[in-house]
Amino acid sequence: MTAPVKRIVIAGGGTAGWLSACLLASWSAKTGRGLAITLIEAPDIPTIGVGEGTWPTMRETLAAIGLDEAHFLRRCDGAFKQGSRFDGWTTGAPGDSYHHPFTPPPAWPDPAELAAAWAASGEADFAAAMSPQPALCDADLAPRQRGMPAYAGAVNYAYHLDASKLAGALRERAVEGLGVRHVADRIEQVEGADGWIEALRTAGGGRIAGDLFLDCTGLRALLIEGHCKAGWTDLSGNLFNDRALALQVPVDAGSPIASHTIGTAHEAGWLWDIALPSRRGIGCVYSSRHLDEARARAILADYVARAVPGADVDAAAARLIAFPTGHRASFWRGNCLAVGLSAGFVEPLEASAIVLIELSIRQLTANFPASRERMPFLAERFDALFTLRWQRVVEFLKLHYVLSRRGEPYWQEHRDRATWPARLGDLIELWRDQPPSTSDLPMAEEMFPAASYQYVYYGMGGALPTQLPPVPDALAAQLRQVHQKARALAAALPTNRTYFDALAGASQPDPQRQSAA
Ligand SMILES: Cc1cc2nc3c(=O)[nH]c(=O)nc-3n(C[C@H](O)[C@H](O)[C@H](O)COP(=O)(O)OP(=O)(O)OC[C@H]3O[C@@H](n4cnc5c(N)ncnc54)[C@H](O)[C@@H]3O)c2cc1C
Repeated sequence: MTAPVKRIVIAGGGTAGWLSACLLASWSAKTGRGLAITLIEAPDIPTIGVGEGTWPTMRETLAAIGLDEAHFLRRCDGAFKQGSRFDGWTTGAPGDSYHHPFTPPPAWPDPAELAAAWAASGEADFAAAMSPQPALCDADLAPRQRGMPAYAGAVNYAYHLDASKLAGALRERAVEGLGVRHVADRIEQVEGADGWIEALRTAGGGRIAGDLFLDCTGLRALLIEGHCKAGWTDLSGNLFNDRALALQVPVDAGSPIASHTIGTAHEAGWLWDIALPSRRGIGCVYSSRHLDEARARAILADYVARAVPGADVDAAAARLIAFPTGHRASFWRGNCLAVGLSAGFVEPLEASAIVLIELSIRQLTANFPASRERMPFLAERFDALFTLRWQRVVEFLKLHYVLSRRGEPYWQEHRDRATWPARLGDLIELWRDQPPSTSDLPMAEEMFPAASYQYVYYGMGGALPTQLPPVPDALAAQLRQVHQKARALAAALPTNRTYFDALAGASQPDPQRQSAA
């Protein structure tokens, strides 16, 4: 019988490394797998230090690894995210804005009737007609009351957080609560042949052998590329942005906390604005082919001056991050799986990176190799699934650009069909006859649901089908209830500021760092 896979070695201790460690260790404890997990992290190589918006999946993830939600929010300077608001993407004119909320439209089998009901509703904004969440976001309200059970919401939600604090919180949980061994040392050499890995050698003289290796070394991709030569699929022809300037702006006590990410388009990219209780994380994403760094800094400074009046921030101090656009041609080679930035990266427009870490570990645990012999088959399956997922991410992000009517050269180039993923052009033509639907997204493992496509497509003025069916009375009634529900929720939910001020003052020291789970 071949040796079972027991020794997991994780290279890298950013969000990808520590999240993977926590998820694998809790899964091992739950299933009695008896995995021995070691994480090696170079103390002198910093993490990327950004990545502040998650998906709602993070609630399930944090619950699974046994982190108490209130502790997590305090420890990570966290806040709630209920979706995104996109400003200036369609025309750039004043008032050009739409929401992509996490709460989907009313469940209704025929999307054409849904589109017809919106057209008949008289509501200009598709998202506001379909979900109470844009109204809650506009009023800076929390998605839950403090008395509700942890991780439960009145509406669907995710988190905004401080990325470096998240890695710290996960490290504490992994090491103190889940038995993960932490080695603070730099990996200098990879031992193995033919793309397989036997052990990692560190600067401090350590040799850490393993059965399965996770490459979480970020953009360096030390194992998957440096040793396994997995190759690269370049996507910069679809998505042009390759730089980000990131800074943090302290906010006054008592100031409102937005619970959506604000993405504001500019002449050659966009700005993110993420509100935490103590600060805003603001960044300018741009294409270096279309904009030079000095102009990007000026755009960022101008935004900060408008968004946080009186902020004493020098935009020149913003940190410049260069990033590639694409993913590994193969995510799993031999006994090495790439997770996080080592697997790939595209601009953070819909915050799709951390969720891909969660999904990678879910796929790994659902198909865990019993032995090395099983790995080639499972690797092939993993590669096929994640290649599809990356394709879908690119298609969905590109949708945000191709519908724009902005006139700058960057936006015009995005409208050139030669830069579109092949399937997207066909879909946009199809959506003149029928709305975006699950038929366009038939796989069980899709990244974005049809609702997300509807929010973005109609939010940016995408054409309704020329022939719309009659609106069923029951659906019209459901849409009327959306507004009633928004009013009822608005009356019952606290503002984010009230929620987080109360949470900060609630109990010192923290009541219970880990849940009973
Ligand atoms: C501008 C920007 C904005 C982003 N915004 C979002 C967002 O809103 N939402 C989202 O989901 N994602 C976002 N991301 C992506 C997100 O930041 C990453 O997916 C996430 O932080 C995971 O990074 P990582 O752990 O793979 O890499 P890193 O954070 O770079 O960590 C790499 C680790 O590897 C270690 N390491 C490297 N070399 C060695 C070595 N030789 N020996 C030992 N250890 C080594 C380092 O010490 C470090 O611990 C954003 C990314 C960028 C660039």
